[in-house]
This record gives sequence, C-alpha cells and structure tokens, in this order.
Amino acid sequence: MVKVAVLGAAGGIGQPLSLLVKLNEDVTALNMYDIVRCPGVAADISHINTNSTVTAFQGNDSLKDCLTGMDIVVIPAGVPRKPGMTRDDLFGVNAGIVRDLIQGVADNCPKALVCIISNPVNSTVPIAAEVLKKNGVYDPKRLFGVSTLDIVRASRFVRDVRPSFNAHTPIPVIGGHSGNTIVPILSSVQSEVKLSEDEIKTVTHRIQFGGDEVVQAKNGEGSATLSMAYAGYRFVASLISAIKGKPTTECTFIDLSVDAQGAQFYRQLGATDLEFFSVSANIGPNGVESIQPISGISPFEKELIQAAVSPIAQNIASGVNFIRK
Ligand SMILES: NC(=O)C1=CN([C@@H]2O[C@H](COP(=O)(O)OP(=O)(O)OC[C@H]3O[C@@H](n4cnc5c(N)ncnc54)[C@H](O)[C@@H]3O)[C@@H](O)[C@H]2O)C=CC1
Ligand SMILES: O=C([O-])CC(=O)C(=O)O
Repeated sequence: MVKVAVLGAAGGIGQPLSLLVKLNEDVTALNMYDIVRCPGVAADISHINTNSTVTAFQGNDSLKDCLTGMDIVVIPAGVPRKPGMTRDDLFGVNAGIVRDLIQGVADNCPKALVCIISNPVNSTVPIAAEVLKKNGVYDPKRLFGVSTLDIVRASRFVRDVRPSFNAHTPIPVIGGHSGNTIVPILSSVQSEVKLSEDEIKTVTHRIQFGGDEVVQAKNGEGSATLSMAYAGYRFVASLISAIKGKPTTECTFIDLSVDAQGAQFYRQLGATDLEFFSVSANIGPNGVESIQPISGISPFEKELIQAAVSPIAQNIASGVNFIRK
C-alpha cells in the first residue's frame, strides 16, 4: 500500500525510474509529474499489469493533486550536464526547480520520504531542508540525497579490475555527490579483492568522476539516465521495504542532526561542522533511525574525506543562502 510520486517523470531518468517503480508490487499508486510529455509517458506505463494505478500530472496547477497522500516523493526534475560543465553549473536552473517542488511537498505531503536526485545534490538537499524549515514541517529523518549511483559504480568498477568480485557486494561511498567530494570506502572489500595502492587510486578516481565518463560519451545529450534510474529505484525500493517493516541500511546524503551521536564517527574523520554528509544510515518506516560507523577506513580514505569537507561546506552554504537570501 505504498504511494510514490516521481517529479520530473517524463525525463531521461524519470521515465525508466517510473517504469521500475511500476514493477514493484508493493506500490499501489504511481503519480507521474512533469511540465511536458507526461500524459503520453504515463498512459504508456499505465498499461503494465502490476498492482499500481498510474496517474499523469502536468504543470504546476496539478502539483497539489499529484502530491496529496504520497508516502515517497522522488525528484529527478531539472537539467543535466553537458561536456565541460560541473554539477555546480546546474545550480542556476535546478535550485529554483527543487525549491518550488519542495514547496509543493511542504504544502501537500510533509510526512513523505523525499528523495532528491536533481543536481547538484550537495546543494539541492540543503535547499529542500531550508524550504521545509521555512514552512515549519522539516523532519530531517525524511529527507535524502540520492547518491546510490556512486555505490553502484563502486561495485561495478571493482568488478572491472577483479572479475571474481561479486558485483552485487555493496561498497560504502560517503561524503557528497560530485568529483572529489565522493569518497568510496574500498577498504571495506580489500580483504577480498586485495587491490594494489595504484589500483585503489585508479578505481577511486574512476568512481569520483564516473559521471563525467557518461557525460562525455553522450556528447551533449545529457548525463547518466539508465544507470541512475536503476540506482534511484534501488534506493526507493529500500524505502518501500522500510515502510513495510523491513529496516534497511543505505549510504545517503542526509542531515547529520538526525543522530548526533552516530554522526560523531564522521565528524571525527573530518566532517566536523558539516550539516549534511553522505553516511551509512539505518532507515525504518519513518526515515533515518540512526547513523552507523564504517569500520576499517584507511589513511588514504581519511585524506579523501578531509579533501571533501571544504567543497561540501561551500555547496551547503550556496543552497542555504539561496533560500535565506
Ligand atoms: N543524483 C545523481 O546521482 C544523479 C543526478 N542526476 C541529475 O538528475 C537531473 C535530471 O536528469 P535527466 O533526467 O537526465 O534530465 P532530463 O532533462 O532528461 O529530464 C529532466 C526532466 O525534468 C523536467 N522538469 C524540468 N523542470 C521541471 C519542473 N519545474 N517540474 C517538474 N519537472 C521538471 C523536464 O521537463 C524533464 O522531463 C539532472 O539534474 C541531473 O544532473 C543525473 C544523474 C545522476
Ligand atoms: O554526472 C552527472 O552530471 C550526473 C551524475 O550526477 C552522475 O552521473 O553521477
């Protein structure tokens, strides 16, 4: 009996993500919202013979009806990168899109679990938090920046150098979701894969800049959509399981105030004053229940964490200032 809304549902990520949500038999309602193309895409997906009823919502006037009663809201709305751009270059357009969509969440489904995919995630999540705070409905346990693609890439890229590695083994990735703010913890599988120092450096760099590989290969046609839809769905499926009583653990970019004691572990590694950081979070039906440590972080990974802190702090400040200005 889980109701899911996808905002930006007719886009490169939104379409395959909605398709995957449609295949989940625990979902009873799939509300698809966009500013273009939505009726056609939703009509198409609606014919698939699974439990959920699919409804199309197009344009701001329909946002209220789309969001009312939703348990999970997933937001892949906004523009993607072109070659030569950083995720921060998307701020000018996507900050306002996320602000307005989250206003809809604050007005119509403030108790929903909200998953932000729109980039730059390190800033759009703080923007969402500020809008919810402004409306007096902020529950930090219920807001997630989706960084699952980094985890998906980590497992796959290790498999590329160690063919015996099980590509389904999750590898924690913490920090943020852009370039050197992405910190893969490869030491978590090191006893199994025994990567050399050089291999660790190469695979780490590939995970940090995996998004660029796709942006360059698509050559102006956008960024990762299919792998992101898979990753986004994986995260949403975990939340659906949690809502249905099966707690889960995910690395996700969240407000560290949800568990001050659990956050201490990450603060001691360098994230001293950060409000948001991607951490390993235990998630239940009402969102984050606790933050858990990751064992065996190497000196190299500690250095990466320290390098990530300042850019993340700047990204958070940009997001917060955008709403408070
Ligand atoms: N968190 C992550 O790991 C990843 C994030 N992304 C980000 O996801 C976002 C979407 O990427 P794509 O799907 O490839 O882009 P896209 O351009 O194919 O689709 C975006 C969709 O958002 C819609 N949209 C624009 N303004 C809207 C509004 N105000 N309300 C509702 N919908 C609106 C557009 O009409 C379009 O259908 C980008 O910001 C991209 O950078 C992409 C890959 C990975
Ligand atoms: O690289 C991008 O712009 C899209 C993204 O976030 C990713 O693929 O990780």
